[in-house]
Amino acid sequence: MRKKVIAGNWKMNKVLSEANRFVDEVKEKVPNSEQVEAIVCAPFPFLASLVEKTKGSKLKIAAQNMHFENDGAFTGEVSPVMLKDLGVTHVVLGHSERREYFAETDETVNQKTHAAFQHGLTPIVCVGETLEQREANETMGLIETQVQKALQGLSEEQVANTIIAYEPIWAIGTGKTATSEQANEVCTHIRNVVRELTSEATAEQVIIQYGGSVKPANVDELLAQSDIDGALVGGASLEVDSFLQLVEAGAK
Ligand SMILES: O=C[C@H](O)COP(=O)(O)O
Repeated sequence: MRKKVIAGNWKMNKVLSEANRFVDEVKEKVPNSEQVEAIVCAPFPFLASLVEKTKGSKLKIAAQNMHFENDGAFTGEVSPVMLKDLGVTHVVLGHSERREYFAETDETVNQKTHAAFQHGLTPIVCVGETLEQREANETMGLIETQVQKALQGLSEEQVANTIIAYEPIWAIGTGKTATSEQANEVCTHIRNVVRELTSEATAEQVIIQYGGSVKPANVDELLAQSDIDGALVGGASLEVDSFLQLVEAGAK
């Protein structure tokens, strides 16, 4: 059985003292279960401190983005080498906010996914459609293209170790969750795309998260779906109690 992966994406929120307090509290309470993995995706300035605080605990620390080059003249950017050196374990790539506001493309997401594996970081690759695309019946084709392009050129083992997050853009931060059936339908499609690209065994192994207004009230139903292996959570990951409730739901 696949484990559940609950990742809290803080986006551009909190200051260092709040981040430290959150992690001090949460790290003691993450269930000691092989069934669930808990990750906090924090802004760059907090990463060193949070990694230090979580050493020896079950809570993992992720970055929310990175450049694909190891180093060089890229003012304002952060490299995979830097993240790995800090002890970060995961990195979110291609979040729809990065695609919309920072010109992230399927090609750069693919370059970053390769760079993550080269440096031993686990990528959490985000895909998802807009409301207009859903209403025009383009969801399945678009998701297929995004997944294929993100995974292009990866080895089968790397694909198996990629976390794919399905986040319908119309459900992010809007309070409009996709129904669990809608979410699962797309997650099943993603697993089928992975199966076509690789093999049955890899498709069965790959972790597929749902993201978009996940909260304690709807997480159980979402996680009960056949192809939803966790959640990428924005708003409800900012408070200790709700984040822990989500992680506990993953351990059930
Ligand atoms: O990365 C997380 C997603 O964008 C979901 O955000 P949300 O839970 O606030 O809707």
